[in-house]
Amino acid sequence: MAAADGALLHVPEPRAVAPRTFSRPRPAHARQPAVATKRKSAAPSEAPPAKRRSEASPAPARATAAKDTPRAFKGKAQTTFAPKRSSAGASDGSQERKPGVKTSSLFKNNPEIPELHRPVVKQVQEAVFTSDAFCALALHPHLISTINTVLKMSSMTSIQKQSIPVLLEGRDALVRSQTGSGKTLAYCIPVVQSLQAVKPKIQVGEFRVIRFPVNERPFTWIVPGLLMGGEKRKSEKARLRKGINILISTPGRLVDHIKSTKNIHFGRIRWLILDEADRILDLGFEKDITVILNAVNAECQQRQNVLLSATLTDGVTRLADISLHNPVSISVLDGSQDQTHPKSQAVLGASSLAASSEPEGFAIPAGLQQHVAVVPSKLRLVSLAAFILQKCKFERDQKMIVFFSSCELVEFHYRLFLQTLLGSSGALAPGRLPSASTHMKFLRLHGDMEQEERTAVFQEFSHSETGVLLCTDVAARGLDLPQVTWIVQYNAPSSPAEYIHRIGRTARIGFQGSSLLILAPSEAEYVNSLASHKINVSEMKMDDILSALTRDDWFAGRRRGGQKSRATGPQEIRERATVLQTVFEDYVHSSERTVSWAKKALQSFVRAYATYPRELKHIFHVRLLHLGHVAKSFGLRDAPKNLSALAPRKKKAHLKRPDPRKKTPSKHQLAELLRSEFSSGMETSIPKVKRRNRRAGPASTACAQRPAWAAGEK
Ligand SMILES: Nc1ncnc2c1ncn2[C@@H]1O[C@H](COP(=O)(O)OP(=O)(O)OP(=O)(O)O)[C@@H](O)[C@H]1O
Repeated sequence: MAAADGALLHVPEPRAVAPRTFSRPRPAHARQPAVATKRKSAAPSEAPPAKRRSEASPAPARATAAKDTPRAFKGKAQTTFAPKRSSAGASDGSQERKPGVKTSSLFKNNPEIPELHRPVVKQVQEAVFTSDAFCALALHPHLISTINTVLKMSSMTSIQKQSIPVLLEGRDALVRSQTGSGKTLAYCIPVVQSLQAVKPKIQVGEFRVIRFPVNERPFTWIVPGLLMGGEKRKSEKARLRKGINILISTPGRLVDHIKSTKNIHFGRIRWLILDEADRILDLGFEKDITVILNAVNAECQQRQNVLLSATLTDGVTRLADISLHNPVSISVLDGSQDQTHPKSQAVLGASSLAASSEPEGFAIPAGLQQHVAVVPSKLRLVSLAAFILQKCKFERDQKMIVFFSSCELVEFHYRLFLQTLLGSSGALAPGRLPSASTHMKFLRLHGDMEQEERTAVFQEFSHSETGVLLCTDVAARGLDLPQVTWIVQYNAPSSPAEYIHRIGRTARIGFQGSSLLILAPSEAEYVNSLASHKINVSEMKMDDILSALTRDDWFAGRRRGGQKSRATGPQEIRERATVLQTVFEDYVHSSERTVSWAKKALQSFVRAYATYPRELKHIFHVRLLHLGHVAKSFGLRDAPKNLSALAPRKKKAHLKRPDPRKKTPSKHQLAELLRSEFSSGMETSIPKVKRRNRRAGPASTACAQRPAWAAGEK
C-alpha cells in the first residue's frame, strides 16, 4: 500500500498549575488576612455541621457554625409545606410520605456561599476575521470557487491569513489560535492545493487518506479516508488497500494498523498534521505518537509537519521539538512569524515561540460571556434543572451543552431528565413536569457509546436549532457544533486548558455565546485559578437561577390540606425548588434499579473527583465533599452507606486522601478511561490498564510510562 498524506490526531493537554489567591467566606467579625489561614479555618465549606456529620460523610468535617448558615435565605426558618406529589415513577411503599410533611431539607445546613473576590483580569483576545479574500492567495481557481460557492466563505480568518501562505511555502508550523477560529481550513486548504498540484496526477490508490466537507469536489482524484475505531479492522484494511490520499485517524487506531497491517507504508507521505496537539499528553497518547513518528520517519524524511491547538502547553512545545522541522510559530495574538530557526535551534525555537505566543493566558472568543454560580451540593441538581428549564423551555432558540465528568454521570442525568422533565417517550407521561414538555430535547454523548450512535447524536445535535446535549469531555475539543448558545460545566474541568476547550464549543467564528461554570462553595477558589490564566468569569447568583421556577405554577408548593402556597420572594423559590427536588427523589426512589443507578452515578462522581491533578487537590478533594449533601444532587435521600462496595474494581483508596507525592492509581485509570474515548476501539481499556500495570510493577505510574520527551527529559 502507499503512503498516508495526513493524519489528524485528537489528543489531551497537560494540566495547568493554579495559584491560590482566593478569599474564602468568613464572618464579618473574624476577617482573617492570610489566605492559607482562612482556608484552614473555613474548609471544608461543603462539610456539614458537627451534628449531621456522622450520618453522611466518611470524611471528618471541619466546618464552623458560621459556615453552616445558609446564605440565600438566612434568618428565616423553613416553613413546612407539602411539595406537590409527582407521579413520576410511583414511590415504593417504604418511601411513601404523608402530605404536609417536609420532604427535603434542601435549604438547611448548607455551607455559606462565599463572596467571590476574583481579580478582574484583562482577557486575551484575538481578531477572528480579516478583510482579505481567499482569492488573494495563489490557489487553484477550482479550490477558490469551492471555498466561495460550496463552503460559502469569502474572507479569511486571521489564522488562515497567517498560516496558509507559510504552509504553501512548504514550511513546518506550530499553529495556535483561539477555539472556533478556522484552524481546520488553515491546513486543509494548503493540503488540497499541494495534492492537486502533484504531477503526474496522483492515481486513486496511490496515496492514502479522508473526506473533505464538500459535496461537489473539484479534485475527484483526491480521496479521503477515516480510521477511528468502531469499525471492523478488516473493512478498514480493505479501504486502505484501495487507496486514500488523506488519512484522518485517531492515534490509537493508526498505531493498531501500523502494528497489525503488514503492508502499510508511509514512504510517500507529504504531510503529517497533529490537530488538537495538546491533547496527546493528558490522554496518554504520547506512546502512540512516538510509534507513529518512528514508523513515518523510518520511511519518509521529506514531508511537511503541522501542529495545531487552541491552547499551547509545555508538552506541546516538546512535541513540536520532536515532530517539527525548523518550524514557524504562528499565533494570531502577536501576529509574529519567526522563520529563522534552523534545525539546531528547533527545540529552543519551538519552546520559546510557543511561550511567547501565550505570554499571559489563553485567548477567549470576544463574543463569549462567562459566568460562574456557586451552589451548595444539595442544590446542584435543582439548580441545573432550573437553568435548563429557564434557557431551553422558557426562553426561545437556545442550544446548550452540559459537561459532566464521567459517562455514568451523563447517562444518569440523561435518563433522569428524560423521565422527569420530559417523559421518556416525549409524549405526555405521568410524572413529568407538564411545564417542560415542549421545546425541549435531550441528547447525550460519551465514550461508552458505540461510534455509530455517537455519530448519529452529533449529526442530530448539529442540525437542531435547539436542544440540550449532555456529554463528557469527548465533546470538548475539535467538535464544530453550530449555534450553541450555552455551555454549562456541571463538573469543573481538570485544567484551565480544558475549560477553554469546553467553552470554545460556543461563540465560534465570531458568534455570541455564554457559559456557566457551577461550583460548590468549597470549590469557589477555582475562579482564582482561572483568573491566573486571564479568564474572567462574572457571578450568577443561585437565587436567580432557581427563580426560573417561578415562571410556572406547576412548581408551586402546597400547604397542608392541599392549598397552594402563597409564599413570595426567597421563600417561594425555596418551596418550588423543593417541589422539583421531590420530583427527582420520587423518581430515583421509585425502584431498586433507579436507586442503584443513582448510587453508581454518585460513586462515579466521587471517583472522578479523586482524579483532579495534584495542583488542584486543595480545591477539589474528596475530603471536602459532604456525601450526604452530594447524594441529594443524585436524587438520593441519604448518602449510601456502602458506596465503596458498589465499586468492585476500585479500591477504597479513592475515598482516602491520596498521597500527594504519588500519582493515584485512580488518576491513571481515569486517564485510561478517557483515553478509551479516543483509542483504536479495538481493545477494552480497563484490561489494558491492568495488563500494563502488571508488566510495569507497583512503581508504575502514568508518568513512568511516558517517553523521555513527554516527561520533559531531553
Ligand atoms: N474563512 C471562514 N469564513 C467563515 N467561516 C469559516 C471560515 N473558516 C472556517 N469557518 C467555519 O468556522 C467554524 C470553526 O472552524 P474550525 O472548526 O476549523 O475552528 P478551530 O479553530 O479548529 O476550532 P477548535 O480549536 O475549537 O477545534 C467552522 O464551522 C468552519 O466551517
